[in-house]
Amino acid sequence: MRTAYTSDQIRAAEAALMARLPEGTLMARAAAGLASVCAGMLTASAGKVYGSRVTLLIGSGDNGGDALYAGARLARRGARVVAVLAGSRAHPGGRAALLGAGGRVVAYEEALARDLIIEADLVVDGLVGIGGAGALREPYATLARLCADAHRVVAVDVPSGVDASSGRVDGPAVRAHVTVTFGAYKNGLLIDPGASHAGRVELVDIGLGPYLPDPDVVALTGPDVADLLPRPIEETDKYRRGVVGIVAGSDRFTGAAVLCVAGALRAGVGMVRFASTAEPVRYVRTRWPEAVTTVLDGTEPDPVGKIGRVQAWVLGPGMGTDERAHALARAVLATDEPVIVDADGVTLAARDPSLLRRSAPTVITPHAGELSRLLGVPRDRIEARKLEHARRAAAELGVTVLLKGMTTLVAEEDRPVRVNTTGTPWLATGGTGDVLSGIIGALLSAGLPGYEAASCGAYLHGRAALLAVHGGAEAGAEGPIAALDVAEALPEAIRTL
Ligand SMILES: NC(=O)C1=CN([C@@H]2O[C@H](COP(=O)(O)OP(=O)(O)OC[C@H]3O[C@@H](n4cnc5c(N)ncnc54)[C@H](O)[C@@H]3O)[C@@H](O)[C@H]2O)[C@@H](O)CC1
Ligand SMILES: [K+]
Repeated sequence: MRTAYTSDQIRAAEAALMARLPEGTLMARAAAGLASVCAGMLTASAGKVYGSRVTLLIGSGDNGGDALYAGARLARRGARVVAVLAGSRAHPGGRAALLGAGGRVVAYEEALARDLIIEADLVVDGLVGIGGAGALREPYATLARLCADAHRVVAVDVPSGVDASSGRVDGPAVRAHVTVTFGAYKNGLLIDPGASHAGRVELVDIGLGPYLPDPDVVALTGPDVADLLPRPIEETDKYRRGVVGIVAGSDRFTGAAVLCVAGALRAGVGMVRFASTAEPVRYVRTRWPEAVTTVLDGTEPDPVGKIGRVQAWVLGPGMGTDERAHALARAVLATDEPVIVDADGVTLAARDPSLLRRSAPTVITPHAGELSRLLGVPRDRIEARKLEHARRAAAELGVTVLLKGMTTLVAEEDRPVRVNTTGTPWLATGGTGDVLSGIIGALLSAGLPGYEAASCGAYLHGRAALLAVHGGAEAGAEGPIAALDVAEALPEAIRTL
């Protein structure tokens, strides 16, 4: 499991560790780790450190200090190092170390900075780290923009302009090829848009481990998901593996039903009971003979009873938002089984908040627009502060929230937010959400709690998509995918966890 923290948590841990060490020890450790990654990159791109050109962008805080000390190490190995000072002040010890090692220091001037950035084999972003607050001020903002023309950029601790605690980016921010982060991951390195500015993240151990509190954000890895996933044992029968009831589709939206069932079946459910109006039932029966189907015409006094016993429900994809759908949603949410509420189900819940007041576990899977309707908060506010709003929705609604987006977040009260690290932009295609809700329904029916089902479901969904994009391989050339390809790649995604 990859754990991440807010700036305040990191600062508190650093203070506790620093109190036990001679002054400057942590910065020396940080700079040594940074210099070693930089040297590796220079060797890879320029062939050697000696004679290579390194430009340091230096802010007035300790982030700049790290970069200056690392620059001094590179200068001692023969690199031609120039530091551009963005502020009137620069870390005095770091500055002296760089000058002592034969590096140069220049004051910011735009044309000069541009040349130094473009000509460098490596640009080191030491503008701001966890001390950054709000949008970058000038000339930091201009320097961050100029980095777009650099050959290679290494960000120190956090790409400047990215909020370390949330991943927010207000205005220009450095886009790094590699981020060298110290002591522990910061939330902003895992959550977009920050995550996509960070490039590859290299963690340098500075001894912070024992002083870190419970993480604020975590990311599951393949082995974590492998451990959490229920696997059938010899005595398992289909009922014990989990029966999921899928209430999805309508005469207008038959595809959502087929895709949702696909997700559940390929994620390894024991059995699917599918219920809908006549058309989607016909499509599901044709495509998935494995599913047991029930036609609901909307006149049943007890639709849930007619469907039969299940261990969990998927409610919503393509079901519509009319009176009939509302009554059906009410009936499913009145049961004592876990329910994952998706798509039209979320829209119904936004209109009638009483639907989500239930004691059994509930997972909702909104995107920012749907969450905006649920919380009554503008969509752009949610998109700018996803972490905060996913948490708030979980607390206010008393449910597990899977907030979809460039990075998918799973929030539940009193738990660290789980951020999903799998996936590909190719997933932004119609119907993939229906597959995801089927997967989560399958995992819920197998007995996983909502928090685990949602986060493992998102992981598998993203991993399956990646495999599909690469034609079944882990990496390589990419090609487009359709939602059903994602479902079909699930068994391989699980096999190769
Ligand atoms: N505290 C520690 O024990 C360690 C800290 N280290 C480094 O120290 C960094 C934190 O250092 P600081 O607390 O000095 O903070 P930073 O260096 O991250 O940033 C603070 C400086 O940036 C300026 N600043 C803040 N927001 C700005 C904005 N939006 N636009 C322009 N300027 C802005 C501030 O005025 C201040 O001068 C870490 O990210 C890490 O790189 C490492 O050396 C490891 C050990
Ligand atoms: K930085």
